[in-house]
Amino acid sequence: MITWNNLDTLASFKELEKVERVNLVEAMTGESGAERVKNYSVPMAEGLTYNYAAKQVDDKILAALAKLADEAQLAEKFEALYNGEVINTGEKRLVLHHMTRGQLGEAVEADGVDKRAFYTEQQAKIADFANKVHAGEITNGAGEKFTTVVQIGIGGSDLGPRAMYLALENWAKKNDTFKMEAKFISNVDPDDAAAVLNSIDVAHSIFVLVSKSGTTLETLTNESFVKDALKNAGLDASKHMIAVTSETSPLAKSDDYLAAFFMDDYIGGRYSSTSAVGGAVLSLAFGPEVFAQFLDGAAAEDALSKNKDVFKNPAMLDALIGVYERNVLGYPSTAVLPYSQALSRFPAHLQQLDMESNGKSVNRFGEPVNYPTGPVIFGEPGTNGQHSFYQLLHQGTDIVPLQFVGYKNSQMETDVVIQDSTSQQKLCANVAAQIVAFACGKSDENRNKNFEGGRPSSIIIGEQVNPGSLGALLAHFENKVMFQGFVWNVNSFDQEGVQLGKVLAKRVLAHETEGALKVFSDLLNI
Ligand SMILES: O=P(O)(O)OC[C@H]1O[C@](O)(CO)[C@@H](O)[C@@H]1O
Repeated sequence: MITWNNLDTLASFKELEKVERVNLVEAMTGESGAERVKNYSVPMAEGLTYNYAAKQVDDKILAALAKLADEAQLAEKFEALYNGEVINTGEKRLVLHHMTRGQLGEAVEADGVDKRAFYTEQQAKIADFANKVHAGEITNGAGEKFTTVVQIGIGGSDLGPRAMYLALENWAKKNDTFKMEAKFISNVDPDDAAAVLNSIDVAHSIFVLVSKSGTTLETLTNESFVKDALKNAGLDASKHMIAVTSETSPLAKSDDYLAAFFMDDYIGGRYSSTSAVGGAVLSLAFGPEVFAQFLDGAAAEDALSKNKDVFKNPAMLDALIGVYERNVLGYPSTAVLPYSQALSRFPAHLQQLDMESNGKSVNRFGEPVNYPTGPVIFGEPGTNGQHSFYQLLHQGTDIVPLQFVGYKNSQMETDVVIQDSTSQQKLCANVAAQIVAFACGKSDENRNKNFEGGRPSSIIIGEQVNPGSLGALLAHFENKVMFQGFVWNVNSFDQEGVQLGKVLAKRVLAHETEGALKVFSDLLNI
């Protein structure tokens, strides 16, 4: 039987707190460091590897973390989730995003339908639609082919799909699977929509309106903005727009769209990249086969996440080490640092995934928790970050645990040899150097030049960013966040914290303000 308990009530957590801390400088220096790099490593799916040699853990701490995983019933809770229990207690919903890419457990029926069949049916419809667009069977009003796809959406209806598109754009060009350029409009700032519209040929563009709820102010405003532009160009908006939404949303039954594809309330926005939300834009941009490879990569990583043995379950291990850093070592933030330009928006996606999921101060029963939960997440691709905020990471007063991601090969395979090394080798040399510099430091009599070291990091290493490895990487982080939510006993699948600001903004626009809100409204000329 599953029991949901707060972290600080677990005996294994109390034991974990008592285990002697690791001196990372000593552990990572010399032969012991070399051994750790060889041994503290777990295979992931699609040729990825999770290496935690430079984390502040040793065999004793890892054994204590394994006990914590058992006592917190992490594997059992994941099993309950994918078998259709109401894990999202706040909204009384199932949590089924894994089902968009495979069948991990039993068939799940909800709202009178087989959910796996529903998701695959939507995928098939999207694939058919995308193929017809590419073949010129679905065209604009003048019978001409669409050349550009523009996604209109925000939060989970933007960040994941945008990050995935950017991750695969150059790979698809190199591998001859690039079908259409994609653009994204998210911000209600009129300059966002205006700039995108100025950069495209509207007459040959197909717009994907993405909103699960169908009520998001920014998205509906941007839809009107785009419809206006289409009208001004003498075009019929309904011949240029498709919708991705839930069947219960106000958008679902509208005639304003060329086609509509569905996800449902059991897929949170930030977990929706593998649903119709990511499926529509990615299938149009790269073709349905590429999207299917991406799903297969995610499914393979999900399968690993079922493993009860934490040392064979990279997402669970990553989650537990993160909990140790947050709740025992007291580190308040985590940086995600992909050494890959393709992953330029991946940290932004992880920000929403992690912080909207686990930025909670009550448990899943609505009672306050007495321990820190989700960390602040930020990041930038390396080496750009090195020339920006790494100063603080190396010598600042806070210790920030780091999650590096690096690949042996570039996507475009166009490179140059300067001073005996390629750019790709320089990129990889930097990530290796950073891990050791952060962990081991370097003493110097000049305090200003002294590096304390002891700054923990992990790295996920892969061959190349491609559809399969990207799917695996995405699923790894989704499952990591889920496991951490289980450990903290929070509901990772609602987001009540975003509501208050929305309500107040509506009041400002209706001129129903007083006090500070009124003065700020006046200052901003609303
Ligand atoms: O897809 P929708 O319903 O427009 O929601 C967009 C985003 O808004 C949020 O609800 C937060 O405001 C996110 O969780 C979600 O990803």
